[in-house]
Amino acid sequence: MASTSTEGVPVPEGFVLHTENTSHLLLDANAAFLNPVQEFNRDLSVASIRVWSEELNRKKEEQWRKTQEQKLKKKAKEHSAKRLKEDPSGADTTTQSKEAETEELLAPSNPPTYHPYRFTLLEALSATGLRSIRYAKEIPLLKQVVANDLSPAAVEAIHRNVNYNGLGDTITTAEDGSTKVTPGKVKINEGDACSLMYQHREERLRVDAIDLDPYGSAAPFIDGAVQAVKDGGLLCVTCTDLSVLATNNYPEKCYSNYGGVSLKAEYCHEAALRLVLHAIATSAARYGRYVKPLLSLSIDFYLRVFVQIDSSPMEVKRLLPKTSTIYVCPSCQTFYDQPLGRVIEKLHEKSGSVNYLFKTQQNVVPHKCEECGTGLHVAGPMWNGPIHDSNFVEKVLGHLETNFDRYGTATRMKGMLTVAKEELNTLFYFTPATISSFFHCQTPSLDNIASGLLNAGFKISRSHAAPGSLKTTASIVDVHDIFRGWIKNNPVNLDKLSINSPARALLAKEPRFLADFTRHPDSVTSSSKVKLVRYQENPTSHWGPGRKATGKRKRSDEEAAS
Ligand SMILES: C[S@@+](CC[C@H](N)C(=O)[O-])C[C@H]1O[C@@H](n2cnc3c(N)ncnc32)[C@H](O)[C@@H]1O
Ligand SMILES: [Zn+2]
Repeated sequence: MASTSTEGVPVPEGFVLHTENTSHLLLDANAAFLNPVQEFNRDLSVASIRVWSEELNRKKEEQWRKTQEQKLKKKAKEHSAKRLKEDPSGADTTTQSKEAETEELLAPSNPPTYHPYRFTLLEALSATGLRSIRYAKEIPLLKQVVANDLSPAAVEAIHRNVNYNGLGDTITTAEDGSTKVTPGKVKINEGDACSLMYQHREERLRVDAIDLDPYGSAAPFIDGAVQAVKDGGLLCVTCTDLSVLATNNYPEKCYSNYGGVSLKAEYCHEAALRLVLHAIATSAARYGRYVKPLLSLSIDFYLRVFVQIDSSPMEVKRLLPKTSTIYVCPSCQTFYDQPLGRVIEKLHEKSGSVNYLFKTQQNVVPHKCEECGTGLHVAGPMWNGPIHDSNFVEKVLGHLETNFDRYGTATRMKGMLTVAKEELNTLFYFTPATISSFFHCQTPSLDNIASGLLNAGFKISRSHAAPGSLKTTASIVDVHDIFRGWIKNNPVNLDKLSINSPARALLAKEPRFLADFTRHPDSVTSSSKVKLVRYQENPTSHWGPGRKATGKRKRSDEEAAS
């Protein structure tokens, strides 16, 4: 028997209703298409795209007002010139009426109105259509979203769900019997994501935003996506292949997918984000385009990045110094950052303009780890620039503050975004527990290490990518010196260390300064009070990356509904 949804719309026989936020899904045996744990990803995406679209509209409105002002000024100028030509002495009109005429031209009593910019979005891999449906319902400035999938079974599900949510095309019949189709907010397409995006390469056919949320790697879709987004547009990318991106088990695969080699260290999740940003930035650069990361998060079993894309030959050149190879010590995880190039700014005395020269970079990396003497492993190249835009993150947080009830995962969103907003723009993070394991010492508290770094004049922040982690402007050698200072008061029992242990080499070095662990007032920031939830709580049977849909009905309808 058909049951009834919360809104009174009957649920057809053989389906179960799944509700996420504003949107309802009719699930059948293809429930594998839906990963409820990705609600956080979808919530975050709704909020980020909404804020980005409002910002885009604000910029468009600002530009529109400027253009209007210029147009009015031009009109008033032309009007005065015409009058002067017709009546050079100005004898036949009073000064007052002349002024009123010009005033009316400059500030018309019936001024043109600005129509908010409504944007287009392409969801290249849509599965059930849930994401597109939520975007259509929850982002006011969205004009149209294209929900695309390769699988006929998925497209069937998208049709069902779009109609169930009242977002399909509406057909009206006129008195003369003719029919008119009004397109719904969600346009459905069955096809290959890349083919579809390549159809939008031409400048006039580009879309404002693209969402890539595949199973596994987004790498095959990046080239199409960076070309199909308008200037000032947004690209949202999920990658779930962390076994490739955040371990060094498959360096060859990481290199062929992302053009960089992954690394094995506790900061592997930030490196994974930087590898994905590298792949997007280098793909975009091929077409004279550059990326500005707005928000890049490592969450549960996946990564999600939001980048803005624009065209600029000069910014494309700047990608070289924003790219680094990283050398990692496999024993103590000390890393050395080797940028691929540098930029020299030269002021042209006469014109006052600045010339930029791009040069190769000298090798800054020693042959072996200077901390423990172990040979180094090569990782990257990867993006070394900022991974978030703190102004953007602040705006998303502001939106969340006033719309807290709209998001099922609002508390987690607030935590992640608060930490991301404050994150220092430095490479990588560490946790006191891991560094202590290399020194074989007692683990100091986060506050102790934070205070030690702050008292030595360095800045600190947390990293969203690991609970209990710190980022700092200090080098890893400075961090080690803080630990050496800690060990002076909390000695390590050397008897337990083998003669070849890298810990002996770490402990043998004298610190270059004596750490001061007096509690520093800034050791507790708003983000350090956040209890990061690295993994979403209450994992369900759908926990983890989804599996590929086969399009075949694997279970009976009764089983699916149970
Ligand atoms: C992880 S699911 C998408 C989940 C969805 N974005 C959401 O938030 O619920 C990935 C989808 O990509 C589709 N897919 C895989 N390869 C594709 C391709 N080359 N073109 C279009 N769709 C593809 C699969 O059929 C599957 O439905
Ligand atoms: Zn080392």
